[in-house]
Amino acid sequence: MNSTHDYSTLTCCCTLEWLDRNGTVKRTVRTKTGIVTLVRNEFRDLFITVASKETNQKLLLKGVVIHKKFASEGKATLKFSDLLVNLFLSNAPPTQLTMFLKALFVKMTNSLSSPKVPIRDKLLSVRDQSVQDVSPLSSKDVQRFKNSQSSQDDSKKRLREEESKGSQGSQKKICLQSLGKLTKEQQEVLDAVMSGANVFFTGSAGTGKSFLLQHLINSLRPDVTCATASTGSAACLIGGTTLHAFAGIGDGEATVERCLQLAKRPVSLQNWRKCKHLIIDEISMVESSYFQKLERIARELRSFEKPFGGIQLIVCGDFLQLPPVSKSKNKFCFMSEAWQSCHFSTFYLQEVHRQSDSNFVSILNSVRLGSLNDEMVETLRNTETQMIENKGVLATRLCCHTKEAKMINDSNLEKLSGESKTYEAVDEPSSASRTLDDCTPVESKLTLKIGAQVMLLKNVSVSQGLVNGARGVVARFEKGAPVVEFLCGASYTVKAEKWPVKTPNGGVVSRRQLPLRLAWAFSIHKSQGLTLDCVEMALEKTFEAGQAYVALSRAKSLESMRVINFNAKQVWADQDVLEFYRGIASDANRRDLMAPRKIGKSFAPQKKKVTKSFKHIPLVSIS
Ligand SMILES: Nc1ncnc2c1ncn2[C@@H]1O[C@H](COP(=O)(O)OP(=O)(O)OP(=O)(O)O)[C@@H](O)[C@H]1O
Ligand SMILES: [Mg+2]
Repeated sequence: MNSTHDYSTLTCCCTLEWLDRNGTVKRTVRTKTGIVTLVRNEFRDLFITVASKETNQKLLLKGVVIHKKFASEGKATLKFSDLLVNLFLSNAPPTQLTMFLKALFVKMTNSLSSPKVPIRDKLLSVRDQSVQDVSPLSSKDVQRFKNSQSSQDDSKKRLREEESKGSQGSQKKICLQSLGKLTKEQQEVLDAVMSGANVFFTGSAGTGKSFLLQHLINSLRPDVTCATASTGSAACLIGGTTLHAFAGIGDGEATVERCLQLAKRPVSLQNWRKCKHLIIDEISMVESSYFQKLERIARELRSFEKPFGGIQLIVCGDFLQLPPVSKSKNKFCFMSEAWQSCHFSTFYLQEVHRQSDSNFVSILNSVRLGSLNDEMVETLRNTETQMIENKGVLATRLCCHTKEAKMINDSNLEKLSGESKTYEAVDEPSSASRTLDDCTPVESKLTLKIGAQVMLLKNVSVSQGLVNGARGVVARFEKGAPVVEFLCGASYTVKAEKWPVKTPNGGVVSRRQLPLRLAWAFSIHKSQGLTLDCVEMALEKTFEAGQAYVALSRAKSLESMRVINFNAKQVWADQDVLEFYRGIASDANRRDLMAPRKIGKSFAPQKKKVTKSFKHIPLVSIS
């Protein structure tokens, strides 16, 4: 994708089918890398060309039906009913495909309202039959398209007539609103990724790291892009799988030789060989020795001596959030040789999107660095007596241990009188249940009663506030389905939703379940990556650096949370991580906003290597 947003060309897998009048396929041509381009001739007729080693076709865009239902998976079909040709596009970067289809649809619609050159003039023309690329989609094009869509003018009717031979789907308006827009700093990361560099981007909680990852995933070819995260819940948020499931070396505790044997099993071997872009979210929880082993395995299995066997690494996370589960002194993956060998282009996102109150953002940034002043401590303490409950929705308790959270949910559900209803997930295939337990946020069995505190786990209607993380309470059951009253004011009869999960070997397994989870309590570890509506926490039992920061930064505002028995000692940052971030800052020869600290320890970031790849000022606080 280039920065001028010229979406008139697409590279993807193309299958062309020529049909006879009865719809029987006469000939098929398939190409793995076809260049599909939107062009026009001197009479302004639109065509699609498909160019590859195997074929070179030019198809007139007339009587075309567009099936775009699976565009988000990189697939679409164009049916040229006048020419009796079908063009199947697959394995396209989803964002590019969506934008290509939009450009196609807008240009087609606009061309219908343009004056036509009479056929006689065309036949008599002495000009050659050359074509040229269409101009990139301009705001003028889009405005003209929107006008023609809203006013029921002739062009729209004619387009409908042209498309009426096709299915209902083709008549749907193509929505011109794309996914949420990237900010400038996020766009810079996307550009670096598209240039092929290994990229590490970091930033405090809520700076849109996972949001940006979703854009990156949609911009890369699906068949060679492996989207992973260090934990199942983080993987769910980006629609990927766990890094462990991808790598196929278990917990990585075995020797390199044994890990290699494990990774050579057919499924893992195939993953490693076909992967060109490896994405890892919540990198802070990936253990150094595990990362080191992955690098070695990738090189061996791909028989290529470049770091990670030439795979492009795109990693993100915040090392000042949860650390890896490890007792090792050098537990963070940035301490490994493998990390150094990747020569990451490093970016530091600074704009916080989760919270809008600048005072709260600056308190969170100080919590992140483990250095709160008295005023900040006081502000957090003052939240203890706040009433944040509303409309029957109680605050979600964030617990330091998973067991504690489970106990709170079970006992509160038990206490409710009234009939309980249990919803069993439908897993396809049923043998994938364990993977689906790990990689979807929904449980295989969900028990609810009237009065149960719940959280929504899907974006059902963003405009109504029915988004992932929205808090509510079960008000009643209607025809067996729970009706939930949400804090945002909406009442919603919850329907089962589907969670497709890509397996590392390219297949898809799925779970259908109600998008709800009991929400009296969550563990802090399970809440990582989430944005929560109404939270309460007691942080006395925190046992990891960054744990209190993760808990506090889930809240959207100071007014929507309550901290019980807060004490500045509950907040601390890992010194190695602070040093790592400080190292990046000084390497970049930029202003470092952290107070200098003297740390006597063996690890020192390899400054020269980081300097080379450094791209952004690593500010560690926000003014
Ligand atoms: N460019 C953007 N435009 C609109 N909303 C955004 C943008 N970037 C992020 N957001 C929103 O901000 C919120 C936080 O984003 P996200 O969860 O990606 O942050 P994060 O950096 O991954 O946080 P964490 O470190 O806690 O995992 C989300 O609701 C997300 O949709
Ligand atoms: Mg995230």
